[in-house]
Amino acid sequence: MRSPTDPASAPNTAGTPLPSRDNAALAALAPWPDPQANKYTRGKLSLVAGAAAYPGAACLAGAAAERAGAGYTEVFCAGESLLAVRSFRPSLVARDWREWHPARQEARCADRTGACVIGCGFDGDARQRELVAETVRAATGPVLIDGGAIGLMADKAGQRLARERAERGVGPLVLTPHGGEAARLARGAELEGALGGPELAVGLARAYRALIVLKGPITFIADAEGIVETMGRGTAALAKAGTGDVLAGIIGALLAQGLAPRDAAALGCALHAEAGRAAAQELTEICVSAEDVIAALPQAVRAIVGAH
Ligand SMILES: NC(=O)C1=CN([C@@H]2O[C@H](COP(=O)(O)OP(=O)(O)OC[C@H]3O[C@@H](n4cnc5c(N)ncnc54)[C@H](OP(=O)(O)O)[C@@H]3O)[C@@H](O)[C@H]2O)[C@@H](O)CC1
Ligand SMILES: Nc1ncnc2c1ncn2[C@@H]1O[C@H](COP(=O)(O)OP(=O)(O)O)[C@@H](O)[C@H]1O
Repeated sequence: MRSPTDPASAPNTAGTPLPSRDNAALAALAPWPDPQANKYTRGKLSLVAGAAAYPGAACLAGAAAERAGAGYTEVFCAGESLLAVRSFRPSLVARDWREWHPARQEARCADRTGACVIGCGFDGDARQRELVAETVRAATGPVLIDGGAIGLMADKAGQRLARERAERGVGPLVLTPHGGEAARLARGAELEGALGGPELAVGLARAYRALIVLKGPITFIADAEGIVETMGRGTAALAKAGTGDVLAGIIGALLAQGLAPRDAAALGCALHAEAGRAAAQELTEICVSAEDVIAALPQAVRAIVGAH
């Protein structure tokens, strides 16, 4: 795993946000492929997503992950969603989520980088609860929890699962809540007080022992040490259904390519915001949809990371 590029020299225990990283700092993180790369060495993303009611979330996260550089993106989804995922993007390897066995998966790929994103398009049934618990327990690589899986972690049992994982010292956990999901996580952990953005992000990071990406017009990235980074370069064009699934796919792909969690979150949020702005420039803030954000990712890569 790459070492974290930390703009702070000391932990910021008060949770006061640090300035956003500039393009030069972000460009240094870019996962350009090695000339000898193959699809497996470039990072395998296992995306567990897409209940029968929400195949679109799996499609969006999977397509975004491919655009963000993952070498092999496998989508484990409900049987009813398989056709939608395959038809949306044939390069995605779509499997029934009954085939998702995180412990076996990790053992097969011990010498490769990889990551798991779980929850885009979950709607919270008992099977999905089991998938989340099994993944948090057994996956040894980085795990990003998004969408409906966040609600499944938002109670004492979920908090215990997350903390036990942190104590075992296996792969890191990243949670990417929007405001509503963050409120659920706070209630689940019985966090008290009407906390504002950065304080809430740090409170959740400590309660769940995870990196928190608290999304909104300004996004706060916080860890349990109390270090907070901000991302405010987005646009209201991003306030459309599915753009959070796109962000989960991007950050998941960067984790799968070996970036440390805070670096993956900082670069991922910057690329997402920049892609939103590029799409809005072409299509207006009114017309942009989540698919357009994915399509604009190459422009965002050029603007932030430059050519290789
Ligand atoms: N194409 C697809 O397949 C798509 C599938 N998707 C998938 O759908 C699943 C459900 O996800 P979801 O976000 O739509 O609903 P949910 O988690 O129930 O929360 C909504 C409630 O929270 C509140 N709220 C407060 N602050 C908020 C904020 N800043 N941003 C948003 N909400 C905020 C607000 O409550 P209110 O303030 O109205 O009381 C609101 O009613 C999930 O798995 C996701 O991946 C979507 O990604 C869309 C595209
Ligand atoms: N007004 C805004 N300005 C900038 N970014 C925004 C704004 N509204 C939403 N976003 C961004 O769009 C994304 C929305 O995520 P989320 O609410 O999880 O969407 P969904 O669940 O529909 O996929 C987040 O990355 C958030 O930061």
